[in-house]
Amino acid sequence: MIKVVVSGAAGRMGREVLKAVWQTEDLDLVGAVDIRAEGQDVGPLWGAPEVGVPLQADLEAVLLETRPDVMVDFTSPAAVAGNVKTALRHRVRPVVGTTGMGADELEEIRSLAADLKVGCVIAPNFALGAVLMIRFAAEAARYFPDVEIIELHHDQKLDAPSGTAIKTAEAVLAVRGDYRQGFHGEEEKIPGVRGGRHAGGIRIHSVRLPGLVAHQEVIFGGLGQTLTIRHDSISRDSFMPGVLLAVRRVMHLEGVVYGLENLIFA
Ligand SMILES: NC(=O)C1=CN([C@@H]2O[C@H](COP(=O)(O)OP(=O)(O)OC[C@H]3O[C@@H](n4cnc5c(N)ncnc54)[C@H](OP(=O)(O)O)[C@@H]3O)[C@@H](O)[C@H]2O)C=CC1
Ligand SMILES: O=C(O)C1=N[C@H](C(=O)O)C[C@H](O)C1
Repeated sequence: MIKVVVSGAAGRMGREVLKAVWQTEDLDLVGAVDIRAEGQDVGPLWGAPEVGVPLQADLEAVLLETRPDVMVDFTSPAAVAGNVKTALRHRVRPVVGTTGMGADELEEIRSLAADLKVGCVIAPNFALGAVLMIRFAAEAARYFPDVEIIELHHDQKLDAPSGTAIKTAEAVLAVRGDYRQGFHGEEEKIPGVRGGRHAGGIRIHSVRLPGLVAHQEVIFGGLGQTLTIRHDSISRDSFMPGVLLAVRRVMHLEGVVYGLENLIFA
């Protein structure tokens, strides 16, 4: 059995992860951490009766008490790096879905995990369809270097652009290199109307609305044609097979794997 602690357990993703871990035979839900609603049993969070696992606020105390193999983190951009470093120092393997981490924080975590020889998976998107969307976008960029990204999410999302959009831009840039896109004499009559520019010049547009879950269009333009690659997560259980895959695979890793594609396609 793989012993799992869920961090951010009371959140939208945390509740799905609790349920998925609880329902999976080879995984043992041993702890749940969240700064919300300390003390309550986690079962009612996903509509189950009491399961005997309380929500606790102090991650380090939970790690010391439960000695898990893996910590799954879906918290916030402000909390994630600290949580991951705490887990690594306790030799607990992080599986991280939280987005919005800075590049310097990611580098620090890479070197800490490598030094300690502890496995860690960080994936901006755990949905198989999203991983394929990014792969197909990289393939399309070989023939259509002109591209813009529109990502659409629920209106409670803290970070913009999404981690998925950044990962998509990075994948396209790795293919098209320093290609310069578009007409550079344009004027924005409303500031920001042309979206944000990722390094390398790819424009990303972030839409936030109630009713949305997680969606993205990658639109390529060429001579007399466009190509659109779109992915929709219409519910959060879309992320669970990827999370469970990462929990099992991280047990056999040393250091950081960044991106689910490295577990699926490698
Ligand atoms: N990689 C992927 O496939 C996916 C990634 N995500 C990412 O996951 C993250 C969480 O998303 P979502 O579940 O919607 O967000 P929520 O705000 O619903 O959940 C986050 C939870 O973490 C809690 N929290 C905040 N800080 C801490 C901390 N230091 N320790 C423990 N708990 C903490 C929050 O409490 P409070 O509200 O009181 O702050 C909240 O209950 C986001 O970064 C999102 O982008 C989401 C979906 C898929
Ligand atoms: O906040 C979300 O909901 C999501 N966040 C991730 C991101 O920023 O890419 C993954 C998915 O898009 C859902």
